[in-house]
Amino acid sequence: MDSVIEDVRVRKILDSRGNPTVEVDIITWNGFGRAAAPSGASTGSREVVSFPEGGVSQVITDVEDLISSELIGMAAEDIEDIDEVLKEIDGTDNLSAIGGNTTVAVSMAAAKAAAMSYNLPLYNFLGGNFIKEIPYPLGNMMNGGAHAGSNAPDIQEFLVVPIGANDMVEAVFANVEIHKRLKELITKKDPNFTGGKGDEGGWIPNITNDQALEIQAQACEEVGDELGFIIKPGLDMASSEFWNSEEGKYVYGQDGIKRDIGDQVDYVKDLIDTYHMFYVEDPFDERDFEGFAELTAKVAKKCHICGDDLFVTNSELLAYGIEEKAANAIIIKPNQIGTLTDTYETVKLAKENDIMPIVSHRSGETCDETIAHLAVAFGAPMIKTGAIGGERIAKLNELIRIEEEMSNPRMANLF
Ligand SMILES: O=C(O)[C@@H](CO)OP(=O)(O)O
Ligand SMILES: [Mg+2]
Repeated sequence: MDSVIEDVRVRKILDSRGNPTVEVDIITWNGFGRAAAPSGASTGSREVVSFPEGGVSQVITDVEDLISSELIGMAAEDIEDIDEVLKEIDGTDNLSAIGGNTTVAVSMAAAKAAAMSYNLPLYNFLGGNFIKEIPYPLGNMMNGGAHAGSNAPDIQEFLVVPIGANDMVEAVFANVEIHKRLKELITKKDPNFTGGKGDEGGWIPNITNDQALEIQAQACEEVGDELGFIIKPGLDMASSEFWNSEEGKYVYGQDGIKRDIGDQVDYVKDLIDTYHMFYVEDPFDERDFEGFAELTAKVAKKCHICGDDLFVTNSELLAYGIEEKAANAIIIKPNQIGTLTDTYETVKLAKENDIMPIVSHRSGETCDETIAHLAVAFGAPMIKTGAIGGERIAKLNELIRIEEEMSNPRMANLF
């Protein structure tokens, strides 16, 4: 066993919103792994708890020693055993004692240390040698909702995916071309636009949802024509954020419109038809499996209906969603469930049931590049990780390097 753990170090670092998060180093006798945990703003209510009550500081004062005393001497490659030990140390169902962000950073750092101990890149160590597919980048172009200020659209994320790109370099540069084009198109609608950006680097326009949808589609067409391949629009509606359970309505504050569940089904279906949406995430509240199922039945052939807050990377919720035929795609965020083992469990279940797994960043990120490797190792056809900004390009540029390193890489199959 080359990967025996000799030391575990936990430190407090900054995330992209300026909030504290944890970074973990795991040292083996001939390897080293470092990973940091991200944080969400529009979190699902059934995610594991990010940090114990005392926050990151408590992790440093109380938890670091507990973890290192258990992990030192274990093999970093025994990821399942490490994850089990972390859950035992925590002892709760939702990781609230030591925090899911703590466990996920340890879990990912251990996997990276194991990979280095065997002199392999992480994607190869976890995924094996037959892994050849590069995920398409689902890039964030404009921000609203919880990732922006007031006056922005209610829809949280206006996304694009360059489904016709031939390689990763072509794909990421197509996305930034759209990002640039959108700045021009926003300025035409709002001459006072200052170029402000949201948490994930998308523009924050002071325009209505409909206006944003229009220019998103226009930018995809124009840039797609110029580059000579198809770029499709997508959305993360993050609908739980504007669902009013007392009224039983989705409240679109920017447009001054309220929609009940039936109206919401019709509205989203209409958006998919009108704008040829390739992807719609969380079109309903996180508890509304029925609304999801109704929409999925209507549009699954042409659009990926994806559950993020709905499933929170939890295999039990996904199993229920499969029974209910709620969605045909799932967002995979390791810190929603707290360990790599549980993340993989959910990915496996998704793939066995033809549900597309999409590995994703959080709105609060660090320059950690681990999810780029996870997306490749898990065979995820898409990765959602922004388009610009240091903490976003850390993942995209890593995918460019991975593609260069592979012997016969090919873009993933999206259909
Ligand atoms: O809703 C989402 O999908 C994410 C990332 O884009 O946001 P957050 O990390 O705030 O949950
Ligand atoms: Mg989401």
